[in-house]
Order: sequence, then structure tokens, then C-alpha cells
Amino acid sequence: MTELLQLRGISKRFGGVQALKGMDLCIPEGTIYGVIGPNGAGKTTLFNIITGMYHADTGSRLLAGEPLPLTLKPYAIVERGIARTFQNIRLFHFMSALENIMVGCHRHARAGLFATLLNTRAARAEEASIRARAYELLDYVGLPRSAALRLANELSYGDQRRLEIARALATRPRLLALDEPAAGMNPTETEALRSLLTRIRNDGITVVLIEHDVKLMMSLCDRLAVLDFGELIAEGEPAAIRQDPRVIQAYLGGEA
Ligand SMILES: Nc1ncnc2c1ncn2[C@@H]1O[C@H](COP(=O)(O)OP(=O)(O)OP(=O)(O)O)[C@@H](O)[C@H]1O
Repeated sequence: MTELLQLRGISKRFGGVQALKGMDLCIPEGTIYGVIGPNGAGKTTLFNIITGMYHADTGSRLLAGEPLPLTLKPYAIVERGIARTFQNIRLFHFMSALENIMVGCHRHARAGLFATLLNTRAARAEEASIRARAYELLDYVGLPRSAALRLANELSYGDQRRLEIARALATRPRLLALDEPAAGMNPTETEALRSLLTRIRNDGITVVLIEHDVKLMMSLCDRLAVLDFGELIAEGEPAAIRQDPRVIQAYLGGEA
């Protein structure tokens, strides 16, 4: 198994709270990798460090063996191949679903500002190809064509979540980071999400997610990291995690 993302000795303090305590973590390429743990364990902090929203106090990280400096800003992290979604959906609500995806596609656009303003042939061709790619992604995440021209905030909750994933995929990430993607979903939407994430993984994009639904995580993820009080207390395949006494004591309470 090749490691896609490696974190070494990552620490983060907020005032008097040590949210992460020298954490080491390796996310293997081609997996669905879950991060679980009780409230306040440090999951969101870890996630925000992976995606550049927070800067760690100490530690280092590598993406596909290349250093990924801790000070990189979120847009630079996206450029290096890590895209994310948010716990509270952050779409451009007054843009159409298609336009939301096109924004993500523009990361790979080549036409410069002047070519676009002058509406040159090259700029028009590029815009057409971005639009075509956005339609492909709309299909890929399972949104109907009829959703394309609707405003993002008119879509159902589950469809907005799919749209966020499509927009993240539009940046062509190697690692897709999802912050509680199943939160607020009904069972049908959750099952559809499971199929979509499995498809994304099978198509070669590594997925890392935080999720409170432990049952879903146990059945969906290839590997799990369990955090407690800012430390990694267990890491491995779900079958082993389920039986780990530290996990049972710290978090699962014997329910899993
Ligand atoms: N911006 C912040 N300022 C101050 N303290 C913070 C901040 N973010 C997180 N913390 C603290 O760091 C610790 C870890 O929080 P974090 O949100 O990472 O945990 P979590 O595992 O995601 O929890 P939850 O499941 O409740 O979302 C908590 O004690 C939290 O109060």
C-alpha cells in the first residue's frame, strides 16, 4: 500500500486546550479512510490541518512523498490535490448547480483574464469544455440533468451534499476530504452517499472523512483512525477497531 498523505508529530493548541498531541497518521492511497472519536477528540482540528484551514504548531506532512508545508493556505492545498467539503454546506447558493461545479473546474482553466474578457475563440472553447466537464460531474454524483440550471439553494439537502462533492471533484483532487458528509441525511440519502464514495474510491481518488455515524463508518471505510483527547488511540481495519479495548472503552461503549 502506498501512503498518499503522511502526517508526523502534528500538534495544535488553542489557548489552554491541546487539541492534537504529536499525531502521526498515514492515509494509504486508494482507500476510504475514516476518522472517528468522541466529541472534542480533535477530529475537526485534524481535518482543518489536512486541508490548510488551520496551521499546526509543530510537525510535518507529505503528500505522495512530497513535502506539503504546514503553512500552505487552503487554495494552495487545493492546487496540490486535496479538495474538501464542509460540515455546514458552503455552496454558492445563488448560482446554479452547474455554475457551482464550473467554479471548481476553473482551477484547471488556461485562458487568461484578457482572453476571457475579449471572448476569444480559445476562451469560448475552454468555457464549452468546462461546461461539458461540469455536466459529466453532475451525472457522476447522481444529480439529474434537470438540476443543472436550478439555484443551489433550491436543491434538496442530499442533492446539495452531492453538489458539494461534485464541485470538490471538479478540482481533480488526489485526496477528497469530507467533513461529516452524512450529517442530516435520511437513510436513502445515506445509502446513495455510500455508493458514491465507493465509486469515487474505485475510480482512484482517496477519500478521507470524519463522520459521527459509527455504523456507517464501520461498514464503509477501508481503514479507521480513532482519536481521543488529541491522540491516536487506534488505527486499522474496521474489524480490528471494533474489537480494540481502548476504542470500546473510549468511544464505542460496546455498542458497535
Ligand atoms: N478554534 C478553536 N478555539 C478554541 N478551542 C478549539 C478550537 N477548535 C477546537 N477547539 C478545542 O479543541 C478540542 C478538539 O476540538 P475538535 O473540534 O477538533 O474536536 P472534534 O473531535 O471534531 O469534536 P466534535 O465531534 O464535537 O466536532 C476541543 O476541546 C475544542 O473545544
